[in-house]
Amino acid sequence: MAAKMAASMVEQGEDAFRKLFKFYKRRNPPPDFSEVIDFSKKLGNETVYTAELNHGSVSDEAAFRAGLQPVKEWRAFGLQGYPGFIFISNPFLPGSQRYWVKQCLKTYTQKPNVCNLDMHMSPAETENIWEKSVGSIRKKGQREPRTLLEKLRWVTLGYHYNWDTKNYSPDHCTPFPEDLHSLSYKIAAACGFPSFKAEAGILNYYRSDSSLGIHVDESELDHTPPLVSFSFGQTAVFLLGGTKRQDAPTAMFMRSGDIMVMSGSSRLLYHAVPCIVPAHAGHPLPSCLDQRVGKDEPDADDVRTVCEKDWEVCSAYLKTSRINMTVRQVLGPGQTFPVTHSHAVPATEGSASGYEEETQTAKKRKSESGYDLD
Ligand SMILES: O=C(O)CCC(=O)C(=O)O
Ligand SMILES: [Fe+2]
Repeated sequence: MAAKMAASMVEQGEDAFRKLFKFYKRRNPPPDFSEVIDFSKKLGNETVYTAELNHGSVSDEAAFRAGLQPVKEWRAFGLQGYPGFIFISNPFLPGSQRYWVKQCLKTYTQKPNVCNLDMHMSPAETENIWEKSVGSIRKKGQREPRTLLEKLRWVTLGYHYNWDTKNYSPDHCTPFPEDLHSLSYKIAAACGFPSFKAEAGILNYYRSDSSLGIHVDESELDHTPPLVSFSFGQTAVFLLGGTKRQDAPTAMFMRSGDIMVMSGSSRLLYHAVPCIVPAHAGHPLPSCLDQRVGKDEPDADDVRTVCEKDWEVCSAYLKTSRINMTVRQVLGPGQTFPVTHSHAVPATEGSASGYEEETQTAKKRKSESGYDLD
């Protein structure tokens, strides 16, 4: 019944994206997820096809060092009607997602990276977010005040995205993490982009009631390189739309370990995350996160084990959260930022930015919470 409703809303055409976004965002009663593509299952769906990857571009050893299975083992898919869109269903080795989760919570939250808490707190207050939160997360009682980790909504890396002007600046750039560059580079190479350079990253931290508004990622100066997106923790519904904001989107689950590559004509498509899917009672964490790195792996150091003490905090956090990392190349080969004058009005002011019209207050809130990530 509800699935029929989803279909008929799309047929009406008029702002089909907004309607489906609301449909999946609804909580009571919960939406019918039966039309959502699930790449983790055997697919008999005519809109999904197997994507060919470049097996020779990443050696098995290089994949192993990033905590990935050999490329020939990856389950990668394309979607009919979305050329350049590639969905890789959890290619991580058992246990190795833990490393990336720990990086997002413990390492990438450190200075000089920037986070939403910096918008209204002093640098001293937002230093060591992990250390300031772990005690309370470990012994979480109902009435404890929310920790900084629980208030975290976004972190930016490399060229720091400016949520107000909606652009990047050469004046606000810090070193991009080497390990994440290496991981993203391998994914991009396997998808046919061997010269990908990770220059900017936006990490989004979702609580169980968070959503991410309809938008296009167009602030990067060159749109030829792909956008590489990684998900960890709770499952989300991801909506992939068209080149127009109203175009009806396709809904798919993004589960822990899944990777999405938006390239070619899919690079500039509208997309959104309307909801985090409630976890199954009794199984608060996806089973792939329960796995530890196999003891008989030849070189355990390289697959980056996370100590049990750290994992205890990460797993408590992830029981009600999802983390997404999107990695972007900002400049094309040899490209530089255009020269701007300090008195000039920012180029994006008043332009079609891909985001909804905002009031000043909403804008302020967005700079604190990301792309309408509430
Ligand atoms: O959380 C996601 O899956 C999407 C994130 C996203 O679209 C973005 O950061 O631009
Ligand atoms: Fe995006």
